[in-house]
Amino acid sequence: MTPEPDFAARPAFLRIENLALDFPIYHGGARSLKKTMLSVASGRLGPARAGSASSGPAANPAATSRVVVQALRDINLSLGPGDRLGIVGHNGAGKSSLLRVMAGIYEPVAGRIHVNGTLNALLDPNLGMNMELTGRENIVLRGRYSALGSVAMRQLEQDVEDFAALGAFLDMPVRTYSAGMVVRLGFGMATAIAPQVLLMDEWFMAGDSTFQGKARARLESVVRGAEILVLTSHSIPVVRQWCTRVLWLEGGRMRADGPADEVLDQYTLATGGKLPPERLAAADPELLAKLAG
Ligand SMILES: Nc1ncnc2c1ncn2[C@@H]1O[C@H](COP(=O)(O)OP(=O)(O)OP(=O)(O)O)[C@@H](O)[C@H]1O
Repeated sequence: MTPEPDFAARPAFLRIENLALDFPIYHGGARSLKKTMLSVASGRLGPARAGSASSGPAANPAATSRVVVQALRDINLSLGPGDRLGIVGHNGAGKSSLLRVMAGIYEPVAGRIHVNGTLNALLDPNLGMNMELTGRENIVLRGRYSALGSVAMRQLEQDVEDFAALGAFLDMPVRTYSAGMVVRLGFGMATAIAPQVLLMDEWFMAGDSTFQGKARARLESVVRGAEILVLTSHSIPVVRQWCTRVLWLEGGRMRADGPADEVLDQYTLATGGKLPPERLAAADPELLAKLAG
């Protein structure tokens, strides 16, 4: 991996104030049926306000209707060095949207987001990969994007080459790779540069089992090196293992934000799950009684 920069002089932070995010949807749009149905069910799908700031791109003249999904509302967060935040919630709660707002991929319609420090978003190993270029050219492109000098660039190239183990394919266009090879290259590149603020989607951990073993050590090293981690996941054990603090989203709003064990216990019980024995012993009796009643 490339040498880690000296972060001490510039501690990282991530602050979000009163953030809101909308998705305008045009008739015949390409979003998935699953997400549309979830939005309708959660009451977050409504008619667009004419001329509103959230109206997005110019209306399609062929469209007969337009609605806005209120994906996130009233999000307030302040993260500093040492914070390891897990974001949990049901399908459509807003987890991925919040992660993408933090990464600067989605623009909020209200509120502010301040990030101090270098940021890397591990959302999709193929993100930003040019399929027409060779693996090696993609690595160089990534290094240039991160403004690496020539020594660091060579280290990056060697590091990804060793990790991805693509052999002669490294100098072939990525479009000729198998799906697994693309993931190896994408993962190798995305985890080669250690950021101060690391945003990670659980999908990023997916992969075949041989790859997962090798990738895990590498991922753990990047996570350990980050000052701030934000992880979205459906897996409570994964969040318990990696996170010290948890934000529970419901219908695009913050339902709870606090120490990981406490919020995960509340989330598990409220969603009909069972606590592991060690947590059952530690759980708040009042909360248990309330939920049992
Ligand atoms: N590209 C999009 N266009 C329109 N609406 C969207 C889009 N992406 C997400 N949404 C809507 O925003 C809301 C939040 O979705 P998001 O994907 O952030 O939820 P999530 O908690 O990550 O869900 P999941 O666990 O199913 O991945 C949902 O109502 C969803 O329908």
